Amino acid sequence: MSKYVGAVDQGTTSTRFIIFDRKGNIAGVAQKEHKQIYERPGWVAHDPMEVWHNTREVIAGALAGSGIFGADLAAIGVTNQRETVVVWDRHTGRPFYNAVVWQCTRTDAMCRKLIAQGGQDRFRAKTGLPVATYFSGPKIQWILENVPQAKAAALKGDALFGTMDTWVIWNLTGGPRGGAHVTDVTNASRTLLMDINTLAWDDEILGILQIPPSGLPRIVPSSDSNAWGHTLIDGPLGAKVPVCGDLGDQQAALFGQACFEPGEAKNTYGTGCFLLLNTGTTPTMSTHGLLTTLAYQVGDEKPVYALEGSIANAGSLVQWVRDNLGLIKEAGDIEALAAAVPDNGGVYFVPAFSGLFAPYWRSDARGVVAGLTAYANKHHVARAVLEATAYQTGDIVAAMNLDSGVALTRLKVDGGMIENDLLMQFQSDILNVPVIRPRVAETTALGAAYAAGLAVGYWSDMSDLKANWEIHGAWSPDMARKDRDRACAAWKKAVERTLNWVDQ
Ligand SMILES: Nc1ncnc2c1ncn2[C@@H]1O[C@H](COP(=O)(O)OP(=O)(O)O)[C@@H](O)[C@H]1O
Ligand SMILES: O=P(O)(O)OC[C@H](O)CO
Repeated sequence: MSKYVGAVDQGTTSTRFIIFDRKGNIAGVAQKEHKQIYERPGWVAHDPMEVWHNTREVIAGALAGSGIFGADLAAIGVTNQRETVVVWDRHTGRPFYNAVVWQCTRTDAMCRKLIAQGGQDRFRAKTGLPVATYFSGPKIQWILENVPQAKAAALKGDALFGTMDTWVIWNLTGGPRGGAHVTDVTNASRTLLMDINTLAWDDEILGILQIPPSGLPRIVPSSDSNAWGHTLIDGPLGAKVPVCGDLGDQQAALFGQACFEPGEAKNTYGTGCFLLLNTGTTPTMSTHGLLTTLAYQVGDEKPVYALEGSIANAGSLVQWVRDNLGLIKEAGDIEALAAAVPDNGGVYFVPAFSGLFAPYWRSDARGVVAGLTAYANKHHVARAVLEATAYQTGDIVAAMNLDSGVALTRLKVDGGMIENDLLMQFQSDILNVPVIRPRVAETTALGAAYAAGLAVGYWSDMSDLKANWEIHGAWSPDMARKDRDRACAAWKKAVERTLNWVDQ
């Protein structure tokens, strides 16, 4: 019986490979960052070959560092930054262009045209999503319209399209030598191309965006006992291991946090911030600016849906304070800077660097620091920076309550920013519910490992996974209602100041 399960976590800034045991403990890990390519303001790209080489390296590194052999792994799962797309040559495996990243706004004009023709919610009933630069479909369309070789290959059926899960799985399972061309339902639900009711690509939308279906991957369950392919003996694992788990990273975190019951939610605090609420086996449509998305599908069971609130800038604002203002040396230093004052001194920071995501979806918004007086200092600004993440999360929770009727009783949290006690306490104060941190905080990779391990019987069912989830820390609300109401009202005024900034 194999002793471990492995997961590739292909994120926005880095790629990790983590090896888990049956309890969900980490037995081996390696991580490598890749370049962020900024060709123009608002554009973000990655080099897909660099990402694939890093994937190979971290797999080999985690195995070597832990003394575990590829043959000791029962299965491999993949999780990934969602919406980011690659278009490549099925014969050579060479990408025709850089990966266009989820944060990239290069499709702004295309999206505005789509909105002008049919409204921002023209595809919402089918896809659960508004038209926005965030999603994959227009990014594929952009590559096909702007890279002549990609277009020519697509017309001949020689081009393959995919999100990062698809790119990694195809390469892991052989690439041009018969690699599996698949994506799971959660990743497909972020493309603006899949009908979330039928779980099939939608011909009408493909026609409007002029995307040839021949290049699209097969849509599969997130955990699939029919493995899509195997790693190669001459690959980084040095063994034939089934690849049978695939989830977008935010859905993987929901799975890794064992949010299997309707009404359970998690928030992941990383570069951005993503709050997902399990809403059960029928999609809940949002009328308050949230996304309806696939949460997961296990084998041939009914798919489970989620409502999602996506925040574009959370930890990235802390990085900005570090890199662009030079107020801190490391992200973690922000806590001491902020803790030097008892409150924000009336300062509010809305990081609408490339517009606002949920629940506003305003590409014309830009960042503001509001409420400045001569009294304010760098400590108040640092506090406002941390509070921005908590307030944005508060906006999402309020929208979720209106859309689903669910009043959260607690929030499970994960991601890099949860190291910050001041932020987590403030989050609990603003939401007025306990905020809970699990024992294994690497929930994203864990979720993908769970999906793969379930598929091969390494874990027998979801109750095994639930049993692994344990509380490691908690923050309880400690703010008077009138203070919370006053603070949230000031935040709302600051958000209004960001709107209508860019002339469109
Ligand atoms: N102690 C901290 N306080 C505030 N922000 C932090 C802290 N530690 C890390 N961060 C922020 O968290 C982010 C990294 O978290 P991570 O979950 O690794 O993100 P991602 O998976 O999106 O790359 C960075 O943007 C960083 O600025
Ligand atoms: O790679 P992360 O953790 O920044 O996550 C990115 C999200 O999946 C974007 O939707």
